[in-house]
Amino acid sequence: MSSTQSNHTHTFQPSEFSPIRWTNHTLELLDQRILPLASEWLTFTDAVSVAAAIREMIVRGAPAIGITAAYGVVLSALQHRSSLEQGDHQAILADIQTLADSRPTAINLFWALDKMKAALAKNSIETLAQQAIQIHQQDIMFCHQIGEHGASLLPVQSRVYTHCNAGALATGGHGTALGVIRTAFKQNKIEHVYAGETRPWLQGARLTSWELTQENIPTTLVTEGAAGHTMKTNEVDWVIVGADRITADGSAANKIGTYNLAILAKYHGCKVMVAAPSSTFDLSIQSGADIPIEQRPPEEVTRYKEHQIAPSEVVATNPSFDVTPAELIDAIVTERGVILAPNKEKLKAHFEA
Ligand SMILES: CSC[C@@H](O)[C@@H](O)C(=O)COP(=O)(O)O
Repeated sequence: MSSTQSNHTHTFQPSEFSPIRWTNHTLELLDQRILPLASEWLTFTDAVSVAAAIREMIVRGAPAIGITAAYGVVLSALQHRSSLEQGDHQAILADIQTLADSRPTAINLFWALDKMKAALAKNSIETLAQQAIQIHQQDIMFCHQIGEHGASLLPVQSRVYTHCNAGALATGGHGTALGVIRTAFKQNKIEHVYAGETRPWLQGARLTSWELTQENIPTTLVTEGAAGHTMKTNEVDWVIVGADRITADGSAANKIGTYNLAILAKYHGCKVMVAAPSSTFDLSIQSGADIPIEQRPPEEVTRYKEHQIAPSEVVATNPSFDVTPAELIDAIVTERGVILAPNKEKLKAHFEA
């Protein structure tokens, strides 16, 4: 594991790139709305602003949202220190609710908040900060393990297609799907990466292609509609994506468009890998149909930033995620290892082992 921790809980700066920094009891987030054209760190000192940052996509990606919310709880505790020390959690619990209401689909958010709620019992800022740092640090370590397990499935000269951004920017660092690609690239197994642009936020165009080109990984940016053509003409071996929530039956919610890719992959004989840490699994939900799908504002579709691009009177829908059923997934990769041809029994066994 490659992250380091200072000997107190005021500051945690991982030794590798992370979009999240905890500095002198202050949260810093790299503003992902303006990357790659500008690189600006924003500072947060209260939980309500952190919830707004999650909602407004300053930080995004399932594990990164969870880590950020955990630090948000520490900020709340710092703001309500005297109540905390007297065992009064009311104000902090209200902030936890505000953080939980920021986005509905990524289970990592609720997983992290549950951990922070449990840590509240000690009535100590240091315990809460320690817990948030541990969530951050563990995510980086898990991404590296996912990278190793996922890379073991790839043949040499792999041509892979990825969607949205499941990179360092979406996690504590290193990434899940991009963690697999990064690790496989170091092992000389990656010939080429196709990055889908990912409407409407363009995480693929703005973030994934930025991460990959920075490391000189051969990358081609692909429009959403060119995915089938790309698979047909470029011999894509694997579609590799992250996830926001995986249910007990192996269904995976991920960025809208992932389901389309999985169907295209089946037709074209490409394999599909979903890479995610255990914090992305919601084994309390039996079927993908029960995953809450975030509906984002229609203006994100009818406009591009401040520019109107569709008639203002047109009705637009903006589901942010879709669900890929297990039968379209060849492998789910976690920090624990690989689940080939996932189903309910295999998932159960994977987590009970
Ligand atoms: C490792 S991140 C996996 C997913 O969170 C990612 O693919 C994704 O769908 C992110 O969606 P976003 O809306 O940008 O938060």
